[in-house]
Amino acid sequence: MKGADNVLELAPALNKKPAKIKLAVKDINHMYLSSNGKPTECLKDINLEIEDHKFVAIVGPSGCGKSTLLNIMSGLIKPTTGDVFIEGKPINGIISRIGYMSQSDALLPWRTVIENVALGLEIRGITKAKRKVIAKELIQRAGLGGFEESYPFELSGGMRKRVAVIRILALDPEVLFMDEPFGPLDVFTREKLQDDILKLWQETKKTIVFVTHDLAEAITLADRVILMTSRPSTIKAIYDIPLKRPRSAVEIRFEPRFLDLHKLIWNDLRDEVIEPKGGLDIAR
Ligand SMILES: Nc1ncnc2c1ncn2[C@@H]1O[C@H](COP(=O)(O)OP(=O)(O)OP(=O)(O)O)[C@@H](O)[C@H]1O
Repeated sequence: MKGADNVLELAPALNKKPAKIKLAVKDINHMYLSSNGKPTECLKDINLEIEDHKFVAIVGPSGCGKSTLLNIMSGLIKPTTGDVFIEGKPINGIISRIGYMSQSDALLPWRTVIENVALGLEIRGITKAKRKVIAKELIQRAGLGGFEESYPFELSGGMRKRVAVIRILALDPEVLFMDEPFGPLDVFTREKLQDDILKLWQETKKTIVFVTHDLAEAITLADRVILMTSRPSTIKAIYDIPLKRPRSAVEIRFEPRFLDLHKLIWNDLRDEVIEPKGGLDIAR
């Protein structure tokens, strides 16, 4: 009888489908050669699997290779050795299933908001009427209604970031790579944009890989935080962030579990970010 009970207890676990691996990084090593021919060993033995629909944040000390890893994962640069796979297929170069947002918003100053948002669709050959409909809807959803005909210089920093995000979303990528997208903004604008990203993930459940130097931002947004060591950079630890969703960027920071996670990861991060000169290089 006890055996039968055990079978019943196990049944839900057995029936549960294993999570689909969206991205796999296998045996990545990366070396840069400086202009004088001196090598910089950047990434060492990186292996990583990212499940579909997960939000993953990468943190680590400045200059450890976070952007390099993101650029390799998104196909922007080829690693010295190793491979990246999307659903088991190797990524060689830039593919349309992937969206990438860099530290700068990269809006075209001579184009209006709606023209910027529609840019990728235009490159893909979508008709003018259709791109207008898609761009307008995204602009409304981003709370930018009324600014369709404005130029980037007429927008605040936060608004520009929102335009940059929806320009990528217009192409409906399966995986979104974001490299410190909110870096230079003030704390209130960052929190607002973090809420936008939380909402975006809640609505679309896209796989997101997000690089940040801000540990609190990583815990606020992610399901999983990857901690990298200083150079040559390896993966030091991976933490699950079991905070319930939907989340609020402002509220979540007062939750005791958030503070516990922050303390736990910060303790591991501290050794990596204290530079020989003694300077701290990460936002707590
Ligand atoms: N194109 C390049 N040529 C030579 N060296 C490079 C190049 N790009 C990056 N590096 C070096 O590789 C290392 C990792 O750089 P990377 O930008 O990936 O780090 P990061 O962790 O994203 O840094 P940060 O947090 O400061 O943005 C640094 O030492 C950097 O100087």
